[in-house]
Amino acid sequence: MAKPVSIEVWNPSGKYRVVSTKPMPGTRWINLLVQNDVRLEICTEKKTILSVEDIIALIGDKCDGVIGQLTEDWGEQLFSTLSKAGGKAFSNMAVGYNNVDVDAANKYGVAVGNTPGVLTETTAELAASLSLAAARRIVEADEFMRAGLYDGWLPHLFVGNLLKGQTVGVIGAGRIGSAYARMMVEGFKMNLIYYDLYQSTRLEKFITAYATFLKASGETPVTWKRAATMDEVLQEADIISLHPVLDKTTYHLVNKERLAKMKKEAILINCSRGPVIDEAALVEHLKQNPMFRVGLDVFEEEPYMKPGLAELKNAIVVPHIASASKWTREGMATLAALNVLGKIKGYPVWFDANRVEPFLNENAQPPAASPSIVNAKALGLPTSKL
Ligand SMILES: NC(=O)c1ccc[n+]([C@@H]2O[C@H](COP(=O)([O-])OP(=O)(O)OC[C@H]3O[C@@H](n4cnc5c(N)ncnc54)[C@H](O)[C@@H]3O)[C@@H](O)[C@H]2O)c1
Ligand SMILES: O=C(O)[C@H](O)CO
Repeated sequence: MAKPVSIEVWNPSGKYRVVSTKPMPGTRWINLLVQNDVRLEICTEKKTILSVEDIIALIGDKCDGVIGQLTEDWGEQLFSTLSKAGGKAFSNMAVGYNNVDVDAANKYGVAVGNTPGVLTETTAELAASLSLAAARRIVEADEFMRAGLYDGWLPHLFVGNLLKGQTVGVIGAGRIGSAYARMMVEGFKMNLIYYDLYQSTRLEKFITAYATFLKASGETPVTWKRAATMDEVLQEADIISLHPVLDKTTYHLVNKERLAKMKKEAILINCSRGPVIDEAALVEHLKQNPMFRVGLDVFEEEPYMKPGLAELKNAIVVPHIASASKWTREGMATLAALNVLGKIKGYPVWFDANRVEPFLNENAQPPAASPSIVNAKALGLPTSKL
């Protein structure tokens, strides 16, 4: 990073030094840190993705904690640097933390935070938006209209798919996958087939209750099925949305062979992580199957797209904006700041990282705890309900 580094400083005389590698939305996160004796330094460099060297320069000689971004490579080098500077805490401003080497963090005794829950509905809504946009060919139709090509209503113009009564498939029915499934089942009366390593009992109960309601109203009840294999989902579903974590087991989960198992007119949505799909294989599949459509929020090598993808009419692409609602992004900033603050202050870790609402209430002081530390067990950190 070119020196001098561009930094915005809050509360210069604060006892603890915390660095945020990016400006983040809202002011609550800043106020909470400042009120707790933190000198906060926010990197305001224009460069979008900071390198490891950039972040080493930001950490400097004394740093108690860092709030970082999913675009950064948090591994051995950064955790050893942070530890040497006296740092004990790092938080990603994201729920996914595949950019973080948690084993390296454990080695240096650094707590790693993430921001679950606050982005569940916002991310599921973007997946639902992409599903609808792909099913009804909204982007193509918008381009057609702006190009001045519309010269009157026609029976065949931009005919798409009706969702009602079709089957939605979810791979990874955790927080976001389940929220998306509920939206598609309740909103559009789709049937669900899902695959996850664990049973999603709450989701199943919700759909069963909704089916009972529909039946009692004289409507066709919706159905659900937990698939024994992922291939079952690929073969049966009309729309498939990917919501697993990215790890070794989910890298290229959707590859050439699996794409071939999907229906020719299926829709594939990815709001998880780019490498869950073999993107080069996807481009080939889209070329060979013009009725197959995708909605992508994430890419294998962000910020780039694989050659050919941008030219394909049957692909909708948006720049990793699934969690981009004001409330969610401000909440993510708050959770990330409180993860770092909690560790610096020696607070325990919150008892249930899925229930972070108490930290998000603007009108109340947050609990004296770190909302979500992923390596709490490995570091032997105390947990408390408070
Ligand atoms: N595009 C975005 O902006 C955006 C926003 C939020 C989250 N995400 C991504 O979404 C992911 C999921 O977030 P979440 O809050 O729902 O997490 P979660 O932990 O609640 O859900 C992940 C689910 O994936 C399942 N899973 C893990 N390995 C699997 C496998 N091999 N096959 C099938 N399922 C598997 C888990 O059992 C779990 O139920 C995050 O890790 C992140 O990478 C992306
Ligand atoms: O993992 C996450 O949280 C997203 O990718 C950004 O919101």
